[in-house]
Amino acid sequence: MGAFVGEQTYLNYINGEWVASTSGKTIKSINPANRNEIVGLVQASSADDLDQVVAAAKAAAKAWRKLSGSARGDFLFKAANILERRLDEVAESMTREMGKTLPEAKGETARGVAILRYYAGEGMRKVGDVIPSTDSEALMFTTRVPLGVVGVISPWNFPVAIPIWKMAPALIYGNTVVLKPATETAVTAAKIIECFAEAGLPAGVINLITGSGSIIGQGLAEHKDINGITFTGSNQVGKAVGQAALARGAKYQLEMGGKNPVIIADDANLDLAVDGTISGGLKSTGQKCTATSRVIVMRGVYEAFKEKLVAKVQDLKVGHGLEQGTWLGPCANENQLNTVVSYIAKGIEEGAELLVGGARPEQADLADGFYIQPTVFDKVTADMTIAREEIFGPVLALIQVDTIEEAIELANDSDYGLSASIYTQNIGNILSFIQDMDAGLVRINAETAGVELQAPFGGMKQSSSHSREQGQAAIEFYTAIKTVFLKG
Ligand SMILES: NC(=O)C1=CN([C@@H]2O[C@H](COP(=O)(O)OP(=O)(O)OC[C@H]3O[C@@H](n4cnc5c(N)ncnc54)[C@H](O)[C@@H]3O)[C@@H](O)[C@H]2O)C=CC1
Ligand SMILES: O=C(O)CCC(=O)C(=O)O
Repeated sequence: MGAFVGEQTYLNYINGEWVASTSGKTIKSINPANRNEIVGLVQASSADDLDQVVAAAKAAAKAWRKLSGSARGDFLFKAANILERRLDEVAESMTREMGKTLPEAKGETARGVAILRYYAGEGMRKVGDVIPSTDSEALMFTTRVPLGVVGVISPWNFPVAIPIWKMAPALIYGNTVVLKPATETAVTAAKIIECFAEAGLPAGVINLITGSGSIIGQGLAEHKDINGITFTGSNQVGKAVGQAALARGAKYQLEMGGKNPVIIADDANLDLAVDGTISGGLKSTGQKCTATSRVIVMRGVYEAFKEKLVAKVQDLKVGHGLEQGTWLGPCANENQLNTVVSYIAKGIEEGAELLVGGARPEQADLADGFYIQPTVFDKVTADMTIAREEIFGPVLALIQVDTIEEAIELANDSDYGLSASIYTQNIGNILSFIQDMDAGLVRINAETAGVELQAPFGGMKQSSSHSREQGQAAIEFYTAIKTVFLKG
């Protein structure tokens, strides 16, 4: 049996079987481009289901960790090939569930395939160091061991890439996994898990449980048999997850918000800067933790930059993500739309000047979707709510400054520190930015969004739990170091 039964109903995957929740209840995953279209019904799982899924993952942990890294890698290579074969179908499911355009969804699914292959290869790489002992007859070295069972709580904005960049390293380093995806994208998550199931991973090594954040998400964070928990999502929930894990001594990793700045210097290539600001701020309808939100522009180029930016934003086509030519899909859910609308209202109320957008599109064929026009505000000041809080929508706030020093100071005036970029040709500006910008990802003459799977990713300040995901950095979370002292 596959993940899908009867009328669009998707099941949990527990101990190698697709099963319904003991609650007998399901939750709708709807299309944000048309609220009347149900993409699938997913299980509204209960605390009993959670106990079962964690028990299955725990029972499978010992045999899985005993396999060689290369044997575990073979399973990931197989899952990558299957996902690649199903790329179009998975991408379409993503677009229908959360609205991002089909080309973006395809790109993300291809990224999922690449992440799986990258971590499959990690199974053959070194996991420790030899360290000289003070005893000349001893051998001292480090090795690494898996944590045990890892709980993965994932959001809806990257329905393929985020679960995979958490599950693939967890698995390759010898952990078993329980995935709890966001309900908005739980159908896409079921399709990913089908790829692992088809790849033949032993029963219990990878598991899927869907349901509410407060029952299943929080339940995972609090479960005594979950040894590590990795989360991406909102700041508020992330902190609660971290606190629950800390309270029982489990390891945790949190990736949360951003309020990412781009600085446009006087000597910037303005066309490049405009394109990078639009792509970084508005792609995926602004729903990336790395999205550009604050646009800090030096006085000398302010008017010219603004004019070019507004001209291009006005022409962006809002529409259904599956339709060719659409540049910007809907917000992923109604709450998200309401949040964006309320931030736009707040911006106006606090005195920012609306340059473009700011309203829901008027076309009749978009009336049933969670659409909002791409929006640009002028005359934003650092104390305004739209310059301080994460909006997670297609809203850009323009702020004028006189010097690079002022720009970097303003860029750092935030509770967050995930990503930041600067457009400039001046090496002095670039060096100051690299040194002084408090962000986990700093990009020069490139947009704030778009992380590379082989490089560490994570934020400073309140953007993350100060850990890093992806690339070889992932080993730090998914394993514990053991120092071995050996003497004959
Ligand atoms: N950093 C990022 O990539 C993301 C940031 N966000 C931010 O969060 C805001 C709200 O979006 P939401 O979807 O409501 O995010 P959220 O933080 O509520 O959801 C993320 C994940 O956490 C789960 N969850 C919810 N409540 C939980 C709880 N009490 N304990 C454990 N897990 C729980 C959800 O089911 C989902 O799987 C957005 O407007 C945006 O600002 C949202 C998604 C991704
Ligand atoms: O910019 C990217 O590619 C990744 C963004 C991300 O990790 C997120 O929005 O959660």
